[in-house]
Amino acid sequence: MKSVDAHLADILAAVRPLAPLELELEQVLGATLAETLTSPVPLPPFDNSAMDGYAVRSVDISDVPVTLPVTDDVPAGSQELRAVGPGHAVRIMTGAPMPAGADAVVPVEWTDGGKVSVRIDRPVQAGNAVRRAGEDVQAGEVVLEAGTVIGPAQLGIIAGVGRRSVWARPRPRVVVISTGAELVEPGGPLALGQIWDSNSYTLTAAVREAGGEGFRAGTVGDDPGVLLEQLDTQLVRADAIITSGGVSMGAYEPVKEALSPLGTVRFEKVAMQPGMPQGFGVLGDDQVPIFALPGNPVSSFVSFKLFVRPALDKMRGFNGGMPESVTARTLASLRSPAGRRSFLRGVLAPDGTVSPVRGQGSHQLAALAAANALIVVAEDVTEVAEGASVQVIPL
Ligand SMILES: Nc1nc2c(c(=O)[nH]1)N[C@H]1C(S)=C(S)[C@@H](COP(=O)(O)OP(=O)(O)OC[C@H]3O[C@@H](n4cnc5c(N)ncnc54)[C@H](O)[C@@H]3O)O[C@H]1N2
Ligand code: MOO
Repeated sequence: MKSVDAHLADILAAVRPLAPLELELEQVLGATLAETLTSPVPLPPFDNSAMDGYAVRSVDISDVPVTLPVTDDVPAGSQELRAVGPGHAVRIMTGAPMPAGADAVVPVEWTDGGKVSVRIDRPVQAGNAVRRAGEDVQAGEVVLEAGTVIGPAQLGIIAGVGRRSVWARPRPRVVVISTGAELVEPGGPLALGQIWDSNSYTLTAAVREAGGEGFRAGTVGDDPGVLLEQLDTQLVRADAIITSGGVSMGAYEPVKEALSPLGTVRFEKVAMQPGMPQGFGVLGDDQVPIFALPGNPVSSFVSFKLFVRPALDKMRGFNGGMPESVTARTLASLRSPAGRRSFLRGVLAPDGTVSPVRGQGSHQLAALAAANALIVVAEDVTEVAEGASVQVIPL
């Protein structure tokens, strides 16, 4: 059987980072920045008030209370500024440019709020409540490095330095197709022998969580021809495709039957539990990677974590590798088949202990949903004693 590491290495060798595109602000959330972003201007671009109040010369209010004539009103966005003369005050709003002459702002709460003249009750130091031009960013300064994942705050600084678009690797578009004649859309009635399709929902959500754009293409039955048609339709919008089911040894294995003759997708047994039957390859002129995952719900989920997620990381411009693991102490003894790496479902506690959940079958979706970690047991280990140290992949 092929090792887990060899299978991952084959996948990573076949997958390329997506080419950067010029993405508009509306499209760039979750993308990976592919340029070094600098600010063309200082931010803030001009000295401005941090508070609603009065711009003054601080020397004029060293003895309080003092009443000063109010000579102007400066809302944010104001472009016509008159200087503040000695012994005068200007009413100013948060974000409005500081008028020449003034060196401090007195918050309105420390005054009588007058419009024609103002009584100021507390003195302030020069610079009080003034935000200086360039104190956030100098003109020409780097605000985001290439390789940064663009979240809401990063999107904010892109817009904040005046850019409409940036060069970025887009989120990989991943189409998810589940196969199986027994599958019924959740919400519909079940006849004998049928189950509700859960894998396509889990896998599409896992794609999104991994920074991709997941598209659920729905289910196809057991007909390889129908699957090929569906793949043909979906390939145009896919950077990768995931199928679930139809890859083991049964009489109706549509994924294996449809893809094996193409010669670009290999079906292999990987030395792991769950997730032994795996298909991987590329499709079409654009060599779109396809992950043919096993149908058992826990198997497809674990396969996603081990193989698809690292591939998506690489497509986004990062080093794709095995998921990070931590060391924990198992509160129960563990069993694992010889020659296969096990990924047992467990609950990792804040005190560094881990307990396997009850129900370790590959079909036991509820047990998976109760877990927050995968306990890894190496290929050459068949039993782990209670209290032993184990490696755990947090979910
Ligand atoms: N004779 C053998 N039988 C099996 C082997 C084997 O080596 N020899 N391998 C077993 C292992 S391990 C796995 S894993 C499964 C993989 O089977 P397939 O990938 O062909 O998947 P299916 O047969 O279509 O389904 C398996 C199981 O999962 C349920 N399923 C499928 N799709 C969904 C879905 N979208 N949502 C929820 N549940 C789904 C399906 O009903 C089956 O119960 O093969 C073993 N057999
Ligand atoms: O290897 Mo299968 O994925 O256990 O049920």
